[in-house]
Amino acid sequence: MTDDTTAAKLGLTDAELAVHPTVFASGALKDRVVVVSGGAGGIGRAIAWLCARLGAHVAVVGRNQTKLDSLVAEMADRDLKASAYVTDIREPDAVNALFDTVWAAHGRVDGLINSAGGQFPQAAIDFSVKGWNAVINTNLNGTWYMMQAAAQRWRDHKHPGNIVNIVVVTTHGLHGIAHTIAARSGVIGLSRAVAVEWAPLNIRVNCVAPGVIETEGWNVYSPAARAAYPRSNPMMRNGTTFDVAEACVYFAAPSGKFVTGEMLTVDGGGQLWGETWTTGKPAYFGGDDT
Ligand SMILES: CCC/C=C/C(=O)SCCNC(=O)CCNC(=O)[C@H](O)C(C)(C)COP(=O)([O-])OP(=O)([O-])OC[C@H]1O[C@@H](n2cnc3c(N)ncnc32)[C@H](O)[C@@H]1OP(=O)([O-])[O-]
Ligand SMILES: NC(=O)C1=CN([C@@H]2O[C@H](COP(=O)(O)OP(=O)(O)OC[C@H]3O[C@@H](n4cnc5c(N)ncnc54)[C@H](OP(=O)(O)O)[C@@H]3O)[C@@H](O)[C@H]2O)C=CC1
Repeated sequence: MTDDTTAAKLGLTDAELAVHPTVFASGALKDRVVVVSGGAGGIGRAIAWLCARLGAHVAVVGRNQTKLDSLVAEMADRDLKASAYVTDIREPDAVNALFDTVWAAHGRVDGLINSAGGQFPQAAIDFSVKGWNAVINTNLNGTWYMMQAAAQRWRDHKHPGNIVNIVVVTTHGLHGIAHTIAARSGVIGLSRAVAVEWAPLNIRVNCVAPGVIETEGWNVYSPAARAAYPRSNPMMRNGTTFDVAEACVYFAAPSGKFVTGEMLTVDGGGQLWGETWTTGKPAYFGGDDT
């Protein structure tokens, strides 16, 4: 649990995201409309910047109007196209209204990148029912409502589409957030299942699993836990939000046109070596619980 309530400034800034070098050609997403949930957060913000820089109109989604508006204004200052939509992804009616509104505004939606999500660190044995439900509702149910609402409109409009779900690494070395491992395992299974069911609709569905990526979302973790995160992978460092954004765009752009039901792990090799203890490493495993 966080032992310091002072929020640290973490991750790349808008000024950095606006000019960060990219391997993608400008125009790679020209005239596409991409919905990015959690678009004013750390990873979602990098995704939004990159998609807009590549020519897309980005519909950024979150619960905080001020945060969304400020991002859209930053992008407009650089002649990039974005609009803000306040929606709680846990509310299916609101999610359906969101997609109707974006379709009405633009006449199309081409991609959905689900970056809204999160959890809090706690020993699983102590989870409350409310805490468990908050994490499952956000990360599994909310992601599903977004996926289904997007897909139903692609089916009805006979329009191709693609979905990228940001998950977490569920296979190795991520401790203290078992509720999210459960929720994201659900998203991964769901994505593989509908990748097949929705192939006849020309809809692709893929996942990106980031490792340790410095963002303000990390403020739920203690400074001591965060300080140890570079030991989660053999590169011995944290990744950046741009690393994740480029992985998402690989799937969302024509580069991913023959890829569906896949998972791209962006963790510096953390599945092979390293461990992340969000609640401190227990003495049992050679740590000091910090
Ligand atoms: C590097 C590591 C890998 C991954 C990194 C990332 O993903 S980082 C980036 C990702 N970003 C983030 O992770 C962003 C930060 N995370 C969040 O905003 C939330 O964890 C959320 C995603 C569940 C939001 O759900 P929400 O809007 O519903 O939030 P709410 O605040 O209203 O809480 C609901 C209930 O949950 C319970 N509960 C909550 N906190 C704690 C706790 N510390 N202790 C114990 N329990 C806790 C509690 O029961 C609470 O109800 P109560 O008892 O207060 O009435
Ligand atoms: N950073 C990391 O190291 C890693 C992150 N991830 C995952 O990547 C995703 C993005 O993480 P990151 O950018 O770091 O986290 P942030 O907390 O910075 O961003 C998450 C965003 O999701 C939005 N959000 C949360 N709940 C809802 C909701 N119910 N409805 C709509 N929007 C919501 C938040 O906006 P608002 O509160 O304004 O609604 C916030 O902007 C998350 O799923 C995270 O768990 C996975 C592995 C590692």
